[in-house]
Amino acid sequence: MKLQLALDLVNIPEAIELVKEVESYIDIVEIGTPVVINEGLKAVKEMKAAFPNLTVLADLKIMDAAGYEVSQASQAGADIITILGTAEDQSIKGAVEEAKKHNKKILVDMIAVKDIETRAKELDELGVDYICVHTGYDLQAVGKNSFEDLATIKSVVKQAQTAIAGGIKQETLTEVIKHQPDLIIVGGGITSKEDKQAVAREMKELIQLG
Ligand SMILES: O=C([C@H](O)CO)[C@H](O)[C@H](O)COP(=O)(O)O
Repeated sequence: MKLQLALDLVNIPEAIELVKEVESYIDIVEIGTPVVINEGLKAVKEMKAAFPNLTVLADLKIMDAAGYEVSQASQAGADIITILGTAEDQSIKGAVEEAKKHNKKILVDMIAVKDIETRAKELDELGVDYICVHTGYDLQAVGKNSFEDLATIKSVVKQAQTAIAGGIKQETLTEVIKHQPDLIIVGGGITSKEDKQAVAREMKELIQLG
């Protein structure tokens, strides 16, 4: 199980400072959608330049023009690029094909997918690298989480790695670990804390205990 730090509510210098604090405890750093909207793919480029050995995920949440957007993010230095599970199969195929050309990976975000089981099976067959269940900020605000959805995708996915995102905190990490996803994505659970390094370290230790 790997730990991904999601950076959503920061600018580029703040993102780089934050990663300096927790670099030893994370496997992947995510340039979150709000950061890409505010700063563009420059944020991915600068993060990769600052931490060449760290895997960088660009959370583009692609919906269309997938091949083109994956190619742009790849050229900016992203190692993993996200596309939405609700995108057309043609877009998913375009993303997978383009990512392969650049030796990059595709993570599918299942946010707002209604039939998680059926779509996860289809996406797995389309050859994506990760399938990620995700409770976005707007549903976190009304008390939802993705633990059941994680169990669902774990039961049907054969080839892709599984991931979970959305409101995961130290207090809920043990529940997440029980389901053994390949990737655990944490944003505010680390970034909103006073001592980010201590929280990241404790989360990493729990994950390693598995
Ligand atoms: O993808 C995300 C969200 O849609 C905003 O872009 C977050 O990165 C993801 O939810 C993880 O962040 P937390 O929910 O704060 O853990």
